[in-house]
Amino acid sequence: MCWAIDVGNTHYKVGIIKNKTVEQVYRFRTIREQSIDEYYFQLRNICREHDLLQIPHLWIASVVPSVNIAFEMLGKTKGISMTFIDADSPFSFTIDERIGKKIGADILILAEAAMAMVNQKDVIIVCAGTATTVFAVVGGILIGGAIAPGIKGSVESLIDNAALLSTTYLELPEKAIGQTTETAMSSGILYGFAGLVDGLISRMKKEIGRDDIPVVASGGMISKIERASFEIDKVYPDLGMEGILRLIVEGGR
Ligand SMILES: Nc1ncnc2c1ncn2[C@@H]1O[C@H](COP(=O)(O)OP(=O)(O)O)[C@@H](O)[C@H]1O
Ligand SMILES: CC(C)(COP(=O)(O)O)[C@@H](O)C(=O)NCCC(=O)O
Repeated sequence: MCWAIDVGNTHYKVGIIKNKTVEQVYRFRTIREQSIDEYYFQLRNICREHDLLQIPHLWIASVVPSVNIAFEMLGKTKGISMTFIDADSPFSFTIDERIGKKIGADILILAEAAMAMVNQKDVIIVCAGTATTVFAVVGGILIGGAIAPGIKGSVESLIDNAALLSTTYLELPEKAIGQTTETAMSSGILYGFAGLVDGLISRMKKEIGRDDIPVVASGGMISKIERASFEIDKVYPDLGMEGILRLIVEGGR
């Protein structure tokens, strides 16, 4: 037994890995100033749920350096063993040397899972989380991608800057032409982000020279734009977790 921890900028997810599958995923807010004790008690609560006496080995893919520091301290003070996933981990793809090692661990684990899901060496991966990312693996090489603002952050910024707009429940309207402020906002944001993602994908397909490259997607906000996208082939809600699992089980290349 071990746990997979996917630390994003909004949430960190703890996946319980048992019998080579992700049995359950818990979501916690990523709070940069959260104390080591708070992390400890969150993890201890999961232990209690699963009748475990101690926190098992942790596999951590994080894009939040302050969380890494907290986990490292946790390891030292509480004797918890852990492995941090980074560009040197044994993935089943290689990373284009021009990218170097400065690439988010979240992108790496998504790429690992995405290649396995499509069973191909070519795949485009979309993630709608704090940021909206679109990355490409071609011939088993992670060649790069695009980082755009996230859906939630964009909505918050719009509301903060437009005096008459307020928080709206975002639901995909039937038509792009909204006739109330709420449906117009939902349209602009959801069809707008779907268009952003589709536009990036079609440009990437042209650059790669392969129109039928499979496109998989994930991220906490993906369910909001999935139906509005013409380019996304399949959504896997826990793709990041699957990527960590593959790394643990297969040990990569
Ligand atoms: N089960 C859930 N509980 C709370 N928020 C969720 C859940 N599923 C999706 N979300 C949404 O997902 C967003 C975070 O997406 P996520 O992919 O986890 O981002 P990140 O990896 O950048 O932390 C949140 O803004 C939240 O609105
Ligand atoms: C693009 C991201 C912000 C996406 O983060 P997320 O939406 O998953 O929280 C993250 O992958 C990142 O911080 N990348 C940059 C990595 C670096 O320059 O080291």
